[in-house]
Amino acid sequence: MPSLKYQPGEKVMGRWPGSSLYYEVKVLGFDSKSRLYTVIYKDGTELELKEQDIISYLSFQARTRSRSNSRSPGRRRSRSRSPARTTRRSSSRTAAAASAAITESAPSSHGDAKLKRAPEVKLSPLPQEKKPTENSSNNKHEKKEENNTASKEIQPDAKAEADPEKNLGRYNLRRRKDDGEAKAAEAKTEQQVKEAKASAALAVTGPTPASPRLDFGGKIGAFFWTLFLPAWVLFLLLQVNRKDPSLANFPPPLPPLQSFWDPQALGFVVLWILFQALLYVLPVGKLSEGVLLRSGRRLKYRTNGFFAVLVSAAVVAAAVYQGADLTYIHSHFLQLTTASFLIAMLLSIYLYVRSRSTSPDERALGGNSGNMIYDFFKGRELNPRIKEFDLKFFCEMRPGLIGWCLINFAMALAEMKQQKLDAPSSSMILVNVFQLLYVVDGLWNEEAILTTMDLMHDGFGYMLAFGDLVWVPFTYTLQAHYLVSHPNPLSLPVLSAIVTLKLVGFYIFRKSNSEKNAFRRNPSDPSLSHLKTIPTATGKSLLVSGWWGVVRHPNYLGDLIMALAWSLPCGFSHILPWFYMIYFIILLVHRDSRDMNECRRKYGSAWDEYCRTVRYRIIPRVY
Ligand SMILES: NC(=O)C1=CN([C@@H]2O[C@H](COP(=O)(O)OP(=O)(O)OC[C@H]3O[C@@H](n4cnc5c(N)ncnc54)[C@H](OP(=O)(O)O)[C@@H]3O)[C@@H](O)[C@H]2O)C=CC1
Ligand SMILES: CC(C)=CCC[C@@H](C)[C@H]1CC=C2C3=C(CC[C@@]21C)[C@@]1(C)CC[C@H](O)C(C)(C)[C@@H]1CC3
Repeated sequence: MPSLKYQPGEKVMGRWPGSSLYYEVKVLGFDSKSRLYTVIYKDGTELELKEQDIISYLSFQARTRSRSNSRSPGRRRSRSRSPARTTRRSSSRTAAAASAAITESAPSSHGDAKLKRAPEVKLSPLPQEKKPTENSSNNKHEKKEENNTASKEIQPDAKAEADPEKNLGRYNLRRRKDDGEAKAAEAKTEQQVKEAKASAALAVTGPTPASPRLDFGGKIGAFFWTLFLPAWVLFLLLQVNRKDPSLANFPPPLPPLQSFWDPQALGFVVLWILFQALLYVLPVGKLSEGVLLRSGRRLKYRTNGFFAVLVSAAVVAAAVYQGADLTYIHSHFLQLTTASFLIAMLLSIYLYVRSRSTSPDERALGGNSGNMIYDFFKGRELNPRIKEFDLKFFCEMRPGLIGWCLINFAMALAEMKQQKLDAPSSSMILVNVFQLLYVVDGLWNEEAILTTMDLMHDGFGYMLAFGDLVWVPFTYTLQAHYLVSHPNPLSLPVLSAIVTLKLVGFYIFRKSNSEKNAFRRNPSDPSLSHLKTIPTATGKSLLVSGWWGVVRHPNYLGDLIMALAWSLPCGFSHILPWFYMIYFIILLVHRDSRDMNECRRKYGSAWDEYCRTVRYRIIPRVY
């Protein structure tokens, strides 16, 4: 092949189709008919690439080096000519991916060099930052050049991303090694890839991370949600004790102002939070490592949630035994909610204020729009900590979650009192046991929370503070709350059917979550060797059979089935106890689409292939 630009066996950098990422690949051959090179990635993935998507290894290195050596930061940003630049688009997301490409390729081949290289990739073009630099005429030229590049090279890519079928048609993705080999290779590279990603993320954000795009309706949306969510909680709580709770009762007649406030209620809430904080800091249980951060650090988390729920249960039982009247929670629900809201609000203000003095690599990508209200709502700091005390992790897993079970239990006592029963009704028992199982399971598997979206990506601001401290304990308890004054006796067959449904949902939820966790922790786990996978250029694979071959989010499916089983004991007389189900569908559909976007960005056409193979998102053959 004398006229070929790249020879078989040559090590080059190949662009991952549908993305801006370049990885080290080896040329295997060239098809003169299709004019495509066959290349192989380090994880064994073979692809056919166009010449324009390949760059020689040496010039790739030279270009990244020259950018870091010879230019001032301002100029580097706009004039660098790395391969990443060839795929520059006018969105920060693309600029981020382009920057990521350089560092993601580097660590796999250069090991230790990865963190040293991170600052280098900050130099990649960030089109959204068009700040004037020292030479204005140069700038004009650079701007023009960027635009030209964009129109020449960006549009085909944008199309490919919008149309995965086309993207796949253009490139032929196939596995070279058998699954076992690929999994073993993946196990080896997983650590490197994680570290590369952290370096890449650092590069992506640069010194001042800018939000990629605004979720939740942007600035106006954030303002709306900040006011609407507490108003909605109030509406639900004013409805739940009514004889005929209905959405049609809007606006509700407001109770006198003093019924919202009770200093004693505030005292109880503060005491509960302090008690949970004490259990959290006790040196009991495992110290688990979180994901690698942009700063290159890994945080440690005390995962003793199961211990916390056991001690809490024992303390509550002892208090009841000593004569404490837990029905206070039912009779002072509004005051307790107001107190929790006040704490959530103060916490959010504190979080916002302290985020102003945190270093940029401690900030979340999503909460730095520059708009005060949006950033306050979404949260700017990723892992706010007071010494070793992680505020986000603590709030998400402890006071609200364990408080949810405490409130449910109090509702069971309130039901007995109000309806003069010797024992809680069967509906109340079902709701209590089902939700207790859910919470205890979450705390038992507490380590798994460290890889959820909230912990990895979302900043800690009003949304999560309010969600954790008000929304979860005071709205997730609506079914039990409703049953206090709306009895719904269940026949044995109905009860059995609901229990079966709950168990089915729980089985799907737990099995699918565990399957993915086990696979992510050890891809060559022998117990998973029967599963089919799709390799991706990041070194990670995607499960394509087993639970993750049924739908793309089997864990959401299980969670939704459980939600159904939580509402069914309340019957169909009113919509109010179905609120959780309705809200949860909206939350998970939105979460699924956020995750889809993130995975498409991370995995490019491998993700598209996964989506083609596993066609439904949450419910087989429906959605
Ligand atoms: N009760 C409640 O209020 C709520 C409960 N939840 C529950 O919390 C749990 C966690 O949910 P969430 O954090 O949203 O997301 P998931 O646990 O579903 O995690 C999604 C991630 O899994 C990985 N992944 C996706 N597809 C595959 C595949 N085929 N093979 C291997 N890995 C794959 C990807 O990450 P990567 O490839 O980077 O590993 C993806 O980003 C769920 O069970 C959910 O139901 C969530 C929200 C609220
Ligand atoms: C409307 C509003 C303010 C929403 C905020 C969303 C939060 C309430 C939820 C986001 C993700 C959550 C998770 C759980 C609780 C609800 C929030 C905080 C969770 C801790 C419940 C228990 C599960 O077992 C879980 C650990 C999987 C789960 C993780 C996500």
